[in-house]
This record gives sequence, C-alpha cells and structure tokens, in this order.
Amino acid sequence: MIFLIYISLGIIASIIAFVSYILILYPIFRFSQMKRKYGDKVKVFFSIGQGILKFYNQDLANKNDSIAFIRNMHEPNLKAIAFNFGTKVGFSFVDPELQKQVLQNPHSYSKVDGPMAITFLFANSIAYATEKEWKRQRLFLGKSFHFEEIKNYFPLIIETCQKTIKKIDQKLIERETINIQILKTCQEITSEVSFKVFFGSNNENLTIITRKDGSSTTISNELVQVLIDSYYLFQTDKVALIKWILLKRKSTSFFLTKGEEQLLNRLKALRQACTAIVSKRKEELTQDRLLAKKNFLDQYIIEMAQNENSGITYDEIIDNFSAIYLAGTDTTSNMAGVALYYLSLYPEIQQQAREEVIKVLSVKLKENKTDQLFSLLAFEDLQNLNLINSILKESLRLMPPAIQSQTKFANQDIKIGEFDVKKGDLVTNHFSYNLSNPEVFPNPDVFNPNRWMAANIHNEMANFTPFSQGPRNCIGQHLAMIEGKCILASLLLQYEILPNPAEKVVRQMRIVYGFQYDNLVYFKKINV
Ligand code: HEM
Repeated sequence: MIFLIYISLGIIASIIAFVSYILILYPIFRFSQMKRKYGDKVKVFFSIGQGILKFYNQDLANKNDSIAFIRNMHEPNLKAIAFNFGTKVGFSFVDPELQKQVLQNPHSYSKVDGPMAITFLFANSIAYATEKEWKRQRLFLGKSFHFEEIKNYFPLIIETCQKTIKKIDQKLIERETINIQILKTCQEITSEVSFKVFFGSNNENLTIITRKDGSSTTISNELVQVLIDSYYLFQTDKVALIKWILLKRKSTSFFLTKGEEQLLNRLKALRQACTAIVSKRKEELTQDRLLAKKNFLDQYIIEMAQNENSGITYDEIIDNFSAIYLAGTDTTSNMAGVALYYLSLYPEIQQQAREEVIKVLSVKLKENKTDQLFSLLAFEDLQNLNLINSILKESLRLMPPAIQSQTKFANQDIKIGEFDVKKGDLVTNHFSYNLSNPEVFPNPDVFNPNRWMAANIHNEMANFTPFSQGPRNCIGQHLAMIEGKCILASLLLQYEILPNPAEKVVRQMRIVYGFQYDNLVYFKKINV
C-alpha cells in the first residue's frame, strides 16, 4: 500500500516537475540566454502559459489599448521581442531589415494550428498552403487580384456603397444627425463586396439553417460567428481546450465534447451551403460556358474545365472563399472606419478630403446635379485621390488591422541577423512597432495624413508594412485600397462626419485590431 502511495506521489511529482520545466524553467533558461547574448537588442515578455497575451490583456484593461506597451517600447538598439506562449518561446522581430529576412523566406516556417474552425475552414486555402501548393494557388488567384482585373469589380463596389447611402438616408429623413456605427456600416459594404467578388452577384441573401432553434442566417454571418465561437469554446469548455493544447488539429478527430460537436455540425452545414453554390454554378457553366462572369468562382470552374492538370479541387475553392472572405472583410472595413473616425476629429482635413473628391468629379459634371456626383466616379479617378489615399495609409499606420504577421514555427535552426532561432521556436514580426516609431513618424500618435503627401518618404515606406511584405504579402491589398477610397469618397460627398462627445475609445486586439465600441461618430446630411 505504502509502495503504491510512493509510486503515485512519484508520478505526481514527475508530472509537476515536467510541467514546471516546460512552462517555467525552459522559457526562463532561454530568455536569460538571450539577454546574455543580445543585451538591449532584445526585450523579454514572459508570463507563465499566457505569454505575450497577458500584456495585451493588461494594457487593454489599464490603458484602453491592447498594444500600448508596443507603442511605448521604442529604444534605439531594440531589434526583437522575445516572448513565450504555452510551452513555446519565440521571437518577434521589430527591426525592419530583420523583418524582411523573416518574410522573404516563408518556407522555413510552418503555420501554427488554430482552433477547430480555422482548420475546418481554411486547411486547403492559400492562407494555409505551403511551398509548391501555395505557389500554384498564389499564381492562380494572383491573376484575379491583379490591379487591372480588380477594375471589373469597381461597379460592384460603387453599387454597394450607394446601397448603404440609401439606407443611411432613410434614417436621416426624420433627424438632422444620427449616431452611426461606422465600423458596422463599413463592414456591411466590405462583406458584400468580398462575398460577391468570390461568388458573383446572383447569390444575394443566401441563407443556411444551422441553429438548433431552426433560425437561419446568411453564409457570411455564420462564417464570422462560427470562427468567433470556435475561439470562445476554449473559454467555456476546458476539456476542448486541454485536448487542443495536447493534440492541436487532431483534437477534434475523436471523443468530441458537446461543444465541439455542435461547432462541428455548424461547420459542416456551412460547408454544405458553400458546396451547393459551387455545384449549382458548375452545372450552369457546364451547360453554357458563355455565362461565365468575372468572379472568382467562375474563374475556378472555367480553369478546371479547360485544364485537367490545374490541380484545383472543390475543397480548395470552398476554403479559399472562407479565407478570402475573412481576410478581406473586417480588415478593410476597419481601415475605412478608423479613417472616418479620425476625420470626425479633424474637420479641416475632412473638408479638404471632401474638396479633393469634388474637384476630381466636378470637371465631369454637365448639369448642376451635385447629389449625383459619386455616380461619376470612375476607376481612373482613384489615382487622383491623393489625400484620401494618405488618410487611409494614416489609418493603417495608427490602427493596423494586423498588428503582426501570423505567428509560425521555425522548421529548422535559422539565423535572422545575429539572432539564433531554434527549430520549433515561434517567429513573428510586430509591424505595429515600426508604425509607431517616433524616429520614423514624428508625433506617432497624431493623425497626420500629410506625412504621406511629402515627396521623399522612402524611410517611412520601409517601415510601413500593414499588408506585410515578401512573397506572402497581402494578395488583396489593391482591392482593399480601392474599396477604402470608394467608401470614403461616397460618404464624404453625402455626410458631414461629426465626433460623438460621449464616445468610448478602446483599442482592442481581437481577430483584427480595432475599436471595441462602435459609437464613435455622428452623420449629418450635407449638400455639396
Ligand atoms: C486593410 C485591409 C487588409 C489588411 C491590413 C491585410 C493584411 C494582411 C496581412 C498582414 C497579410 C499577411 C498575413 C501573414 O502574416 O501571413 C495578409 C495576407 C492575406 N490577405 Fe490581406 N489584408 C487586407 C485586405 C485583404 C483583402 C481585401 C483580401 C481579399 C479579398 C485579403 C486577402 C488576403 C489573403 C488571401 C492573404 C494570404 C496570402 C498568402 O498567404 O499568400 N486581404 N493580409
């Protein structure tokens, strides 16, 4: 009996020793090694298990900004942040040269598994593909994202902005000013654009039934919600969390908890709904290929029919819809929404931006119908909206939707500058560090779009990487900027954007970095 007690105590002690080693001793050992080797070139952010997340949460609670510590961290010699997460340690590079080195060589790293929805929805997409598979997908999708091709989606973007204006106008009939949820408003536009760019315009208001109570929701809403719920599950279902920590993506292959099962059923329903759209369209195009339009789905189907070695699969098409929709919707709406918020605080810049749009368009105005001005906007005009472009860049600088590149594992020992990254270490780049560096951007917390209007901005551009850089940079960046310009131009021609004196400004890191409360501005109808 005593022997059994000793064995049990021995096992418990070994487990405690092992867990203490991987969660505490190993990170501390690595960090002290790093400090000895790199001195003030590295700054350490350690907290047991949670790692750098603890610092985001702390700053959110105390300073209303998840990344306040990054904004205030600038030191002349600093090149990297060392952090832990779970049982791993990692580097986030902040030196632009080192960031470039990391991003130039994406095949030295593997993606970190996300929660269930990420694996289920994106595993075959460009965002998760690697090496040859990624190259093939990037080449194919790159054609549709080419600047000249995006021209084809310009009418869709204009039409979507006009639809939103009509809705706002309805609300403004009875009141002179109204509180507008600016992030939600921009999101309505970018969501519809992302959906239709992929699936075409015929699939409006598609609904799928997924809820237990039989209620229905659109594919795009469900996509966002199921992703959020997938993260939320870890807070409410600790068994699912432990399974995931131990087994990562394999954790949902067996012994599903009730929460995991419900999530999986929703994900299956979502996939079925997407598969139904793809199958229906394939049927239509098989009967008449001339029906093909400029949207991603039709391009995929035509390529599959014309080239039997295309390598494209239906799973890949569906996963790329999820990836492109999620990568392109909230990021772009945040950029535009944040820009409009700052314009509410700087009425002079707002007026200059409005005048820029009016100047570009009024040369085309034949009759005195200024309320129709926005419909005159042509794709070619976008290049003349210099101030609007600078406003969007300043929005991305102050509130980058992606504060860092996706965290990955090193596949092998790698040298980044003088830093020795070990196989299995986590690696990322915090873009947000350079975007708020006072040596590059004087008064970094001040909204100053004029800093982008100067002729010589080489140094600024080298530090400006909100779309990342290197071969795996953002494939949708041209589309994002075009959407952003159209949103700003359309709204500025119709409304004066006023600050909300009761605003609550909290900058929070969620799936994208943005404002926590969407109560920031009022709109007032104007006649330009
Ligand atoms: C302001 C808006 C946007 C921002 C700030 C942004 C930012 C980024 C960043 C930082 C990455 C690199 C992520 C990584 O580290 O791996 C990325 C990749 C990507 N983005 Fe965007 N993005 C925006 C808009 C869009 C749009 C509109 C689309 C498509 C409709 C899109 C589609 C993608 C895709 C598919 C990738 C993965 C590319 C690859 O792995 O080859 N993004 N984006």
